[in-house]
Amino acid sequence: MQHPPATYVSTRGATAPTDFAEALLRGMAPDGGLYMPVAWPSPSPESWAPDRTYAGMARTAMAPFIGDALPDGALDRALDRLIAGFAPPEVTPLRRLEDGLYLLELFHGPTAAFKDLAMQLAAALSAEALAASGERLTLVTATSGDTGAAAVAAFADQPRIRLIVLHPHERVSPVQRRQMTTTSADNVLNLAVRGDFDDCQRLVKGLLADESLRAHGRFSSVNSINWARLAGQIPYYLSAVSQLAAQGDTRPPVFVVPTGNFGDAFAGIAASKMGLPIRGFVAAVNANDALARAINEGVYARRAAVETASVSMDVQAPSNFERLVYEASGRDADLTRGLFADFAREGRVVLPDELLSALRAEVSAVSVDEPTTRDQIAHAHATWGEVVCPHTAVALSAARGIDRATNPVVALATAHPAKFGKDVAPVIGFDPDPPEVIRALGDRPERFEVIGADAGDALAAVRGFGG
Ligand SMILES: N[C@@H](CCOP(=O)(O)O)C(=O)O
Repeated sequence: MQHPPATYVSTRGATAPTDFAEALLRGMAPDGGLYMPVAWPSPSPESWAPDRTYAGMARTAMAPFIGDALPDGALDRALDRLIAGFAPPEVTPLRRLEDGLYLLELFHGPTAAFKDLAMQLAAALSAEALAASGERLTLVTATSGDTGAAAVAAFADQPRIRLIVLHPHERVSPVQRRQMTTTSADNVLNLAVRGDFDDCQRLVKGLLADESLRAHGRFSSVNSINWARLAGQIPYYLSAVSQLAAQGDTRPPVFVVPTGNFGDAFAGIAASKMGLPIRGFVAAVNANDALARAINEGVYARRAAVETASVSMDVQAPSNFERLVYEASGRDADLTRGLFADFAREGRVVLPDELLSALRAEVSAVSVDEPTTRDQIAHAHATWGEVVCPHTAVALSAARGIDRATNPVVALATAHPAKFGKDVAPVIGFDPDPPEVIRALGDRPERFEVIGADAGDALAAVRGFGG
């Protein structure tokens, strides 16, 4: 079925409206903002029906965002590829832990983290868009561990595409690093940046804005700054609501989302804007609490990221906070542009009262410290027999603090614990059993280049890779 066109605008209001293919292949809007759909699609209530397959639900969620921008059948082909990489029939199984408390397992894909769900789709949809236009694409992507691994798995050896991944040097887990650096694909370059994730994301945004690179073809990103990447995370919220209903609970759930760059939580908010019955969202962060301070204290302020066991969430300038501000302000591009320009300049902005109330209506936020995270890993094992990763433990800790009398609570289990054995094993007394996708890494040699957290270093490395 062909859909009507879908149009995208920038959160900063100074970019011409465009379609899905252009938003996908640009990643970030030319005015420095993030693409947003001009309106939220509202699928009919019947299309949320609980007996649907993951592919069916993903089609419902994503087709209106793609509109007529890709060749016929592109989304179906992308979904076939996605489903083939996941073993469980539900793709993202929902497990009941105790009365009113559920875990949504998102780690059954090729790199054992939730990023696979959107990354596999982004890779297939990019291939469709490039085949249609005949262009080549360089992707530059920042990672605190899981995004980079999923991107390498999805884009390795893909024709017309080069992938450059920037990870913070010695600040990702050994498994995450090896998932990126043991690839033998010639179209992948791994850069280990002497800095933190926020440095990597800053360098990526700088590269995307560098017009001199465009002479070498298109540049985009598969971070969740790219709308297509973020949209691929919407379907599992449908899947969770559908599985809850199948387990006899039709009450709108509260989702607790382990949060770094805020893409996953914003995907949930998008599902709710599209009419999925959801009670609310809690963003659970670790000691890197810029988002929680913004929501709870009304001041969005940058601090250097500290190292935690939940490394993928060591983010202090979550990119998708910009989308939240845009949406909560009633899509006020002037306010959004001013606020993020001030933040870039000063590293600190006080959120206006009206905006703050609107932000709080969308999401609440909780920061969980390291001892509590360890206690939660122990509790999950002792009480439910579940071995959970530190990110999932952060979410579970926040989830257990929520009253479940009127609404069920679903915590997102974002990664397999074996990716973080160093932090999980000392708490539970044994190494989590790795799935085959991790076992298969074996002792293959690693390839990566160490660079400074400097725009000149990043540009030189990209040029050296042929860009
Ligand atoms: N947690 C991420 C950080 C990047 O987030 P994304 O939403 O932009 O992909 C990681 O594991 O790299």
